[in-house]
Amino acid sequence: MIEVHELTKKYGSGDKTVTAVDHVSFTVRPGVVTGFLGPNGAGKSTTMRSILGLDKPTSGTATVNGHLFRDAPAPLSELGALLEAKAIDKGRSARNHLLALAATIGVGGRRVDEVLDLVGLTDVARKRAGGFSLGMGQRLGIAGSLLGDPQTIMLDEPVNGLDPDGILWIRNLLKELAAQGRTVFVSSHLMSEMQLTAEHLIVIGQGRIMVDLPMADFIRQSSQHRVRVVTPDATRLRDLLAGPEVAITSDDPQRLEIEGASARDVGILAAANGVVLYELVDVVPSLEEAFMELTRDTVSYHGSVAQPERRAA
Ligand SMILES: Nc1ncnc2c1ncn2[C@@H]1O[C@H](COP(=O)(O)OP(=O)(O)OP(=O)(O)O)[C@@H](O)[C@H]1O
Repeated sequence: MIEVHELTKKYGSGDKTVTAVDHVSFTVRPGVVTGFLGPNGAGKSTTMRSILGLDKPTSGTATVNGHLFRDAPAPLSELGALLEAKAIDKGRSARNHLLALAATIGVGGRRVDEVLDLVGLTDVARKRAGGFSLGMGQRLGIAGSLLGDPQTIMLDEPVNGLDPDGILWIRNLLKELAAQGRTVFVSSHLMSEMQLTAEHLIVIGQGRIMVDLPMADFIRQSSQHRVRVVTPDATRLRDLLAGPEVAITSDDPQRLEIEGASARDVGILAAANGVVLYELVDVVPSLEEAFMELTRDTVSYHGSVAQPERRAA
């Protein structure tokens, strides 16, 4: 479990002070993947670095299993982290790199082989890590974070630059680790990926927490939720649905997009009035749509989230 309480981190001093994280509080619980979402510069890395004790908070606390990470008796068994592509000795083989890391935490070669297998690097374990692709390097970094069999895993932008296979692999790995009852905390600015991976969502913007909700609840509460109907009786159905809570748009004589009524309501009303439906679809908004709605009024923030999503090639 990760607990962040009233965390504030300022860099610099005087006129040049930057408040990277501003009174941030949240809890990351075991058993689900928690996604940490925010645009570039929102404060994700600073928060994660503070959890690891790499940045000293200006005020507030960040604890892992109830204590500061640096006070943990066996830190790497408690929290495995991958913050950015780690500096590795490029001349070393993947296995030797992990063996060196393992030695620092009193873990043996058997565990090294286990994590190599877990991340799918067994076949290249004796190859020079310097020749690894970005995806293989990322797998090696994750192998390192799992060496101590940690209860909590924290990864900063792990899918950046990965190909679709690598992205799918990380998604499944994170879900599996969570299903084993571990605490999994993962940051990203790729919303479509986050929607597929995380069950819980924490959104940070300009150093402040904007959302801390189960993913499904956040998406459900968006007003972008609508019902699409295709019917030869569109005009009649439109009249039947009319009401102060209901907004209807149409870009085709037979199609209606309805906000303010559920698919169930529409289906029941249509059946009760003998309106034939060719199609009745609950249109669930994407995380991106829900997120854009949330940030619509935050002008300076809006500028940075309105960028098209960067997708891995
Ligand atoms: N060492 C530092 N010195 C000065 N300012 C910093 C430092 N580290 C981060 N910042 C600033 O703090 C803010 C938050 O940065 P942070 O790296 O935590 O954001 P982020 O959400 O991780 O963004 P990214 O996705 O770009 O990594 C930014 O304005 C950044 O420029």
